[in-house]
Amino acid sequence: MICDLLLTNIKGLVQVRNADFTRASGKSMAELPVLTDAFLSIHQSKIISFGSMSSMPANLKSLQTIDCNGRFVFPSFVDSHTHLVFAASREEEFVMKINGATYQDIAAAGGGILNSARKLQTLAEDELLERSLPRAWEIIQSGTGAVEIKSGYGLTVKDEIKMLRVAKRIAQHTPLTVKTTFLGAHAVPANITKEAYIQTIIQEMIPAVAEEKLANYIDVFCEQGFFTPDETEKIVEAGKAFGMKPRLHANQLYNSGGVQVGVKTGALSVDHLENIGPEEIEALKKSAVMPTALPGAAFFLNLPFPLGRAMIEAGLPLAIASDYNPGSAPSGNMSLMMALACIKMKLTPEEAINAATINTADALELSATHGSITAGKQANIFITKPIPSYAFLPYAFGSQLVDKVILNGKVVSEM
Ligand SMILES: N=CN[C@@H](CCC(=O)O)C(=O)O
Ligand SMILES: [Zn+2]
Repeated sequence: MICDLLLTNIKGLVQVRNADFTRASGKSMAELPVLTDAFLSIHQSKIISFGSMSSMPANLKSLQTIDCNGRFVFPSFVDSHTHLVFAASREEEFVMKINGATYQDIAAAGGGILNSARKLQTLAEDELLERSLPRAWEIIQSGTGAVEIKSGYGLTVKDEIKMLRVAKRIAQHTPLTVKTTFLGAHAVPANITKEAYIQTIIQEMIPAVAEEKLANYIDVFCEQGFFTPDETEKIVEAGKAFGMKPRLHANQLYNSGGVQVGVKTGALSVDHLENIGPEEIEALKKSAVMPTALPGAAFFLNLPFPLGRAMIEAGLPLAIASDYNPGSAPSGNMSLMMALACIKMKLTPEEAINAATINTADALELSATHGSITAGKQANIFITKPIPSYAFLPYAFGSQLVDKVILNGKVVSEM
C-alpha cells in the first residue's frame, strides 16, 4: 500500500467523523471526536485512511512522512463569511471609533462601506488581486482551507463584477477552496436613490453576475439604514431566479427582521446576530438556516455578542466565521474567532471547533469535501505546534499555533 503523504504519531486527530455527519446542533455541539496517538494517510489530494498508530498497516509506505509527535491535527477551518477582496484598510475610522463614533456615525459621514467602494472603484482588476492575495495567504497560514468571499465594495455593475472576478481568481492563485457571494445590496451609493439602486441590482447586476457565473450565493445587508426586510426579500428572490441561494447579513446593529426574512426565503445562513431575542431563536428552530456568529465584528465594533449559548441550548446549530473586512473585522484568524466565541459567547472549545469546521462547511455546502477528518474528503488539514491539548488553540488567544498547512494533499505553508 503506497500513499503520497503519511502523518504519524499524531497526539490528537481532531474532528474525526463519518461521511454522513454534516452538522452539529444543540447537545451534539459539545461532542468532538478525537483519536489519540494516530496516523493519517493522504493520496492524490484526499484523506485515504487514519486510525491509531497501533493499527497502522505494516505495509503502508509513503513518499513523504511527517512525524507529528506532540502535535494535534485539525481539519482546515472553513470560513463561511468574509469580504477579503478590498482595496485598502480603514485605520482612519478605527481612530474615529476610539474617539466615540459609532458604525452608523461613520457611515453617515461618508465613511464605512462607501469609503471602501470609492477606494476600490479606482483600482484595475489586477491591482485589486495583487492587494487581496496577501490576505488569502495570511488566512491559509492561520489554518483556513475554504473561504466564502463577498462582493459589495463595488456598488456599480462593473465594479461588482471586478470584485467577483478577483474573488474567483484567488482560487486559481492559491490552494484555497473559494465560494463567492454577490452582495451588491451592501449599501446605497451616494449618487442614486435607493429605489433606483435596487432596480440596478435586480435588472443589471444580478443578470450580469449570473451570465459570467461569478457568484454561488446572494447576500443583502438587511439592516436599519441599509435594506429593509421587504427590500431584502425582493433582491433575494431576484437572485434565486438566477440560481443564487441566499445568505444574509442579519440583526447586526438592530433587531431589524433579517432573521425572519432569512427563514422565509430559505437562506443557507443568517450571519451576525448581535441583536436577536427569543422570537428570532424560535424562528430559527423552525428552519434549516445555519445561524452564524461573527465574533470578530462584535468585538471590533463593541456590539453585544450573539447569544451563542442560548442558541445552542435551544437545540440550534451554530457556525462561527471571521467576517474579515476593513471596516468591522480586520482579521481572518479563525483561532482568534474561536477564542472570542469561547470567552464572550461561552462556547466550550468543542463547540467552537465544531462551529468553525463542520458547521461552516455545511453553511457553504462543502460538507462532502471539507470540515472534518473523513476518509474520501479533501486532504485539507493543519498540524499545530506542540501543544498540551486541542483546547489550547482557543485558549492561547493571539498565539500562532498553526505550524504546517496541508491543502489538497500538499504542504503549502510551514512556519
Ligand atoms: N455589515 C456589513 N458589512 C460588513 C462591514 C462592512 C464594512 O464596514 O466595510 C460586516 O459584515 O460587518
Ligand atoms: Zn459581513
